[in-house]
Amino acid sequence: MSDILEKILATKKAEVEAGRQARPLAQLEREARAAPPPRGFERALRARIAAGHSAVIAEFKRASPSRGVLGASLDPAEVARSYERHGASCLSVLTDSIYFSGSPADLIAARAACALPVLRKDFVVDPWQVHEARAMGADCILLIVGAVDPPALRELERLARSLGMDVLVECHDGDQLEVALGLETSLIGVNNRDLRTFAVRLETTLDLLPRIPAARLLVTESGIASPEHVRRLSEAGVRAYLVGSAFVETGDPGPALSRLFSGPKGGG
Ligand SMILES: O=C(O)c1ccccc1NCC(=O)[C@H](O)[C@H](O)COP(=O)(O)O
Repeated sequence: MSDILEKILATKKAEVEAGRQARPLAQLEREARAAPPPRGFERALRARIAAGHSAVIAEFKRASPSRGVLGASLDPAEVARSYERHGASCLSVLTDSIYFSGSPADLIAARAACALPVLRKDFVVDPWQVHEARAMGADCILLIVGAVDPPALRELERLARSLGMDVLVECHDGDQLEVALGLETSLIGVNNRDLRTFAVRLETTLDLLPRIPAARLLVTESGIASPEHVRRLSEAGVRAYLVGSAFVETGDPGPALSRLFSGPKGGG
């Protein structure tokens, strides 16, 4: 079995060591203080849901380990504006370069082009990356339970919140969900994709949904590609969605968002 997650995490640790040399923490802290204030990621999701709609976190994703090239020449600013026009509540931007062909520059350009809060989608394993996320203007970071042990997750979460960012904690099974619920954040991501095998099952969300307390907000992630998928998840009570490939692979991501979420609880 190919274990891409292990490979990605090893790459991240090396990148952090190199990053620390190039941009010491004191410099990053200064940059983070000068960054535009956080926009309220969770607040935007909850406002859309309170208005009776699904909340969509629309992802800017040029490529991925499971799908290869999806939209290498997409312009992050244009896509961000289009997502905003077509009803996205928030953006997610991949900032990993080696495996996803993304970059911090993509996040900076996307955020500057719209008023939506932005998730830094990356593999955060070290406090240095949390400061880096805020320095590039991120409003929320992703923490993956399968990537970091629980004490380190708590430390990374505390740091992110102290910098004013929200945290989306991602799990993939019942044991990981217990760890996720041990954090303070309300935003519980359930990734339908097994990051070790790439298998995608929407049942991952449907199985874990009843175990998530009402005060928390489940965000279903990955593999949502048809109105039928949205209908199944919505009927089960899912209100927040993170979608990337199904939008960017069309070459015109904003209208693809409208088409996917055009049902009664659609995001638009
Ligand atoms: O997308 C991948 O192939 C992938 C492989 C290994 C680790 C993470 C990966 N994706 C990150 C994500 O969680 C997705 O980009 C996100 O949930 C959107 O998924 P999709 O709508 O299926 O593009």
